[in-house]
Amino acid sequence: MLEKLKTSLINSPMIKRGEYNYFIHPISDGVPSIDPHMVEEIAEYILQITDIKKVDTILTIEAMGIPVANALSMKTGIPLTIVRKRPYFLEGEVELSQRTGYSKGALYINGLKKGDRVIIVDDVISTGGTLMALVKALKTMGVEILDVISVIGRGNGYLQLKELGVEPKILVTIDVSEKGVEIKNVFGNE
Ligand SMILES: O=P(O)(O)OC[C@H]1O[C@H](OP(=O)(O)OP(=O)(O)O)[C@H](O)[C@@H]1O
Ligand code: HPA
Repeated sequence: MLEKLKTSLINSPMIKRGEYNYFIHPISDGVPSIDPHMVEEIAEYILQITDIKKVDTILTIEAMGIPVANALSMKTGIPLTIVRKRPYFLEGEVELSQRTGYSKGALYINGLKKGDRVIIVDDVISTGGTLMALVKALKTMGVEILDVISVIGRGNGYLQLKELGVEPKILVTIDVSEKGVEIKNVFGNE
């Protein structure tokens, strides 16, 4: 189960971004190259754990949510919507603030309306800052969130989402220390 993902995570290098232990992995960084078989493995797994039939659009966040979300879109024929890091000034554009463990900036939602049913797919959840801001904005817009799926999870940041009534599905939970990456859990194995 998710063997390619788990093996590659264990072998991920780690760098410091300030105080933050940042692991480098193809799915979260595009570095080194992304193995399409690993993306396929992840997309297949996600399709087993979410009710894709009800979904109007697969929602992801620039940049590194895109490879997996796009694979899901290609496999299902369901459109892909990307939350961008730059504005387009279109009518109805919604701006939100993103803060991670090592960066902050703005995100912009376009192309969604009240009543749309989405799943959110992202590569990593860490502090939870990005998904908290996105989920809050979508709720204000009246967008229905059917599932929140993160390929990789680290730390307790995901717990904050429960306060918003969202229980993210995290495929592989890891611990990142000075020594490197350790696998803590695989979704479905709890
Ligand atoms: O839970 P958090 O602490 O908010 O971290 C998770 C976010 O960090 C990464 O995005 P980043 O802004 O680094 O952009 P990238 O996808 O362009 O690398 C990742 O893709 C998530 O969106
Ligand atoms: O440690 C990390 N590595 C890659 N992407 C990330 N997004 C949040 N934390 C990380």
